[in-house]
Amino acid sequence: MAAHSKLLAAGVCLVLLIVWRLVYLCFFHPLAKYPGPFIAKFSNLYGAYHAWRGDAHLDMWRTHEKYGDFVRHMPNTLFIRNSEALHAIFSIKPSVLKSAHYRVLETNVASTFSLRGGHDHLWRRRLVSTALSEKAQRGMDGRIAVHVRKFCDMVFPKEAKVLGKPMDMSEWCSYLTFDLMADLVFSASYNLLGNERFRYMPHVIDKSNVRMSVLVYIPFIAWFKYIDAFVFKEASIARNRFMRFVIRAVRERADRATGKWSSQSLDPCPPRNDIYSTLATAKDPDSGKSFSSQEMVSESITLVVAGSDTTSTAISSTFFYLADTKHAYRKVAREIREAFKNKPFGEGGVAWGPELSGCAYLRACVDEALRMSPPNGAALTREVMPGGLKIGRQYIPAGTVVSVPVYAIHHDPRYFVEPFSYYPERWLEDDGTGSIKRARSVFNPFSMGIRGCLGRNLAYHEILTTVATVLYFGDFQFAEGDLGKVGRGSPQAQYGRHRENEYQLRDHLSGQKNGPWLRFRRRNIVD
Ligand code: HEM
Repeated sequence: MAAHSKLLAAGVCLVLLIVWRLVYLCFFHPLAKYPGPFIAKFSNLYGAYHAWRGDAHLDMWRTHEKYGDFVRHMPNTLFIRNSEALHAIFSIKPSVLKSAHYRVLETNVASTFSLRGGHDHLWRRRLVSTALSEKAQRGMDGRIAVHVRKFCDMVFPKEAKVLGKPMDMSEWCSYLTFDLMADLVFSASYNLLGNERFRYMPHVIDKSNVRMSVLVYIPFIAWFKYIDAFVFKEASIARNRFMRFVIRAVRERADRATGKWSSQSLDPCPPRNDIYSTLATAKDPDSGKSFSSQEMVSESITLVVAGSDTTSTAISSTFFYLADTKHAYRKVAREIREAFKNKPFGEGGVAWGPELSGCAYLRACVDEALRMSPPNGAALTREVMPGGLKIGRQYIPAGTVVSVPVYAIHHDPRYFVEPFSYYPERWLEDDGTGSIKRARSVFNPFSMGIRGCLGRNLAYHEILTTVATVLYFGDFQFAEGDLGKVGRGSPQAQYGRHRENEYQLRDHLSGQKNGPWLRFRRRNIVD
């Protein structure tokens, strides 16, 4: 056979193979019977495109609105929007593992967050949960209060009753939570609130996450270094910058523990009791395992990233919704000021205690913000293990990737009346039909089960302390004009971003944000 005939034959074979693959995916694949966007039957590029645009959470909501509870969202991925699926997939004894997508999130060594499951994950999770337990939390509350007071000093004008200049909460809340996590994890004081030197850190995390969120769908881009560097130039630079910073921070923390000092340190302050010290000395009682120095790096990175970004989004969004919802603002401010009447607020540095944890309306305001604009609003994907998974009458075969998109289920009218209205009362006043129970059954901003968030308590302490401290010391309102609209939806924006009362996030692994721009006014406190 002549060379060109061989080439032609090879070409025909290739075309036939591709056609067969497309026919298989469309008609014979186990997920072929489920509806979904046409292009998503054939390629992960559909998901990658929305990850890159930062609207994956909205796209998932839109597709569930269009196709119903079961949506094929990628060739081998099924998203399901109901309570039964949520509890079947995200349970304590799951029939699933984290999907292979999570491998992309590994640095050199796996962490509690990135491991797919099994014993390796369990012993790590036990160690990390000791460092973040209620008991450990008590040692952190005073430190949280100190950072929050500093945040207040930055956003409030010095004199009472003077309206301050507009402040971008997406920036200031990120400085606050980064300072907090650096202190709680490494005892480090990078002082983003106080000076500009390290203020690039939240931005490099955001930029790097744009790339990672796309790689989760099409990991092979990372194999082609030149394409990766070309497509994600800024994100790759940001990631390298972030990695250099954190690796150096962890190394310096380890040095400081052994008494080594350097005037060139990122932060030359002495180590205290911190999450690092608990993790470095912890040993799993069952397996006898402890973290190696490499693992300490990857766990520390996870904690700083998982803990700062998400919490700052939750605080910014609570500020947004309160500034936007007058009745909720008045009610929560009254509750906090009453609770701390005659009790000098935060005297001795600690705001946390029975007064604050008793502020039920404040908690409802925070939960409602977490429902409306969940910091992780897209899909936390899981792979079904051998044996399959039963959801209702549907049998999902092993190997299928499944999830329940968080934003989509948080806006499902079967569980939340008027799901696009910010209404904190829904968490406190049952409408006589079991509405609170229904809402609780699908509320999952921290996910749930064996892979649920380990920093949930810490996050609530940070958010509640911040909002309460701010409202105790003064008031806030949106900036005037266009600045006051930053972060809002707009009727001209794409469908899903058209609601003006909704705080808009760009979902790149976790939610990225702009605004709200707020002006603060210190009040005259007469207890
Ligand atoms: C509002 C703030 C927070 C939100 C909304 C949040 C949300 C989540 C979610 C949804 C997951 C599951 C991720 C997945 O399955 O892919 C998760 C896991 C995790 N979170 Fe958080 N998180 C927050 C704050 C924190 C904080 C403050 C820390 C620690 C300091 C933390 C540490 C972790 C860790 C270690 C995991 C992995 C658990 C495991 O896989 O076993 N998070 N978080």
